Amino acid sequence: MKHEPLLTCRGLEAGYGASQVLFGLDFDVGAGEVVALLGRNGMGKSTTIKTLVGGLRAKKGEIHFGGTPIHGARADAIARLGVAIVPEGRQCFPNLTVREHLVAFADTRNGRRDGWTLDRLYALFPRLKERAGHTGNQLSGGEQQMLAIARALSTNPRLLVLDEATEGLAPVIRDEIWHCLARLKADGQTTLVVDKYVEKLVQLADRHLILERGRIAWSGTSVELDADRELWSRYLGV
Ligand SMILES: Nc1ncnc2c1ncn2[C@@H]1O[C@H](COP(=O)(O)OP(=O)(O)OP(=O)(O)O)[C@@H](O)[C@H]1O
Repeated sequence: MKHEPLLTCRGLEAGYGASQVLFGLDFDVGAGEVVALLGRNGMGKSTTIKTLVGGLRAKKGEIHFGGTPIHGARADAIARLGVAIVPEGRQCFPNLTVREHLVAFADTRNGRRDGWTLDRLYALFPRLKERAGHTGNQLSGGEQQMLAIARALSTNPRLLVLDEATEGLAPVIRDEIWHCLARLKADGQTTLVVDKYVEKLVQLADRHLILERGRIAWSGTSVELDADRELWSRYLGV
């Protein structure tokens, strides 16, 4: 299927002060696609995501989302356009209940009438329904991660961005998260995902971008990545 790009990134350069981290990234994410951003530690994955969501200003280059230029836009404006991030480290509010997290940010920004209601979020994450009255600081790491994903979905994002969403979780919880991401994909959710579990990403994602020192060293489909284990050892250390 040919996807219209929802997100386009051209010549993107970014960094911290004098230290440049991204050196001219070109990539697209099509509507309905799941794209994985891969690479060893420190290659610029989180920096790419921070720049996309407005947490870090691009030094050069252009980012368009749904045709709107967002390089230079503020994080809240980018969120309102329909980009939701599940950040590294979950960042739940310790004193808000699960239910409060899910209603406080709810939005219908993509205009879909079949969007994420509280009931649909609870159906996707039954554990959150069981914990509806618990506060953020009473949740396990896995529950906090599910809540972070559910909270992002409650805004009905056009693009869901996940940064290391399975980091530090028990294997059984990780599998629940992968299962949930597969369901979201089947539902047509456009997703950009950073994670280190390449085996899982090959099953989930449509396409992959491999970052090497702030440049895209390789891009291709899951079939291509699965077939070329040389890439795995050269760029991913697996
Ligand atoms: N806030 C910061 N200030 C200065 N340098 C930073 C900052 N955050 C990251 N860096 C540097 O930018 C480079 C890219 O880091 P980035 O976090 O984007 O990598 P990554 O591919 O996401 O790796 P990881 O999996 O370790 O998070 C690294 O050299 C890192 O040390």
